[in-house]
Amino acid sequence: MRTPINLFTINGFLGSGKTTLLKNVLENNKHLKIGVIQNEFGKIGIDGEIIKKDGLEIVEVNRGSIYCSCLQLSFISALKEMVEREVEYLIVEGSGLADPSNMNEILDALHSVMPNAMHYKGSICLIDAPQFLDQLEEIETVESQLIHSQLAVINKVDLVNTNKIRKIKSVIKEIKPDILIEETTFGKYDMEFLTKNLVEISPMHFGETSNSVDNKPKTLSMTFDKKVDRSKFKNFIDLIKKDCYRIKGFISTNEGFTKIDAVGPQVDLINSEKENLDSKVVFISKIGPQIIRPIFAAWESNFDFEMKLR
Ligand SMILES: Nc1nc2c(ncn2[C@@H]2O[C@H](COP(=O)(O)OP(=O)(O)OP(=O)(O)O)[C@@H](O)[C@H]2O)c(=O)[nH]1
Repeated sequence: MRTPINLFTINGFLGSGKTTLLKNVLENNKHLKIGVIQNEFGKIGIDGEIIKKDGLEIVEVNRGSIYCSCLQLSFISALKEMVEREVEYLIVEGSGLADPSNMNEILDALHSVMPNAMHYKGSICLIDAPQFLDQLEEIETVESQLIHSQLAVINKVDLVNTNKIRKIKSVIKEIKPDILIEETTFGKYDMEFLTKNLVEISPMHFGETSNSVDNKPKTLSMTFDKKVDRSKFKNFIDLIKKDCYRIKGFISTNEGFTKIDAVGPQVDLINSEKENLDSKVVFISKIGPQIIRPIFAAWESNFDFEMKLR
């Protein structure tokens, strides 16, 4: 009989640093056969491009949350596919808006089609140190992600002071007293967690997911085929970032191929290791479809050529 695959999930709100941590896990464990399932709300996947490397076993499940009934079958198929690819470890990166409360239901469904194929070891929840306390007030999913995790990794500690970290830790402990807590910057985290059975330390909770077709946030994808001026693109993002939970993508600019990442007020435009991809940017709207008008207005005030938004 085949040894069960060690299954971990990574959760955490949009932009908290899930892909950054995952990239480190893959780079520091090249000797292990690790498979990845990546889940994004947009039609176009961006995170897959960031971690893709020759030989990496990766399946992307996009256009919604893997915990929503609308994508559960695709999620189970992706899990089955990883069993067929014979990976030793499987890491599932949930979308930043994913509510993993029903993970037990998914494991039961998998177990009924492939008994003992996977051993669920637990969920790691990335905490965005500068944004977490506000996010917790505004968005229910942030608390669900925490309750249904066994290890909380407070990320971006370079952007906050020690008082804030202390406060974050005490709020986390109030919500989930038995959770393990670690701190990090840029997802540089001790990879020892891969050897642990986290659900033994802090047991799983069961519940219903809030992810449904009806409350799916509006996601838009923008493409264009000309080089843009990088500072003008930054102006464009500054005009619309307040209406978006998250903006991310790759763009071709006068200063080279660039990765764009906006989370709350923070906007990062950095040279990309990846090159020659098409320019594509994903927006996750805070204001539903009404975001379309401000995006076009901000674009037209900075650029004199057309882009496509769908
Ligand atoms: N200053 C700072 N920035 C960070 C840190 N970790 C990640 N970032 C940046 O935060 C942005 C979001 O990081 P990601 O790893 O893409 O976050 P994510 O949770 O995968 O995002 P989604 O998949 O959109 O939910 C990127 O620009 C990262 O470079 C950190 O510790 N400090």
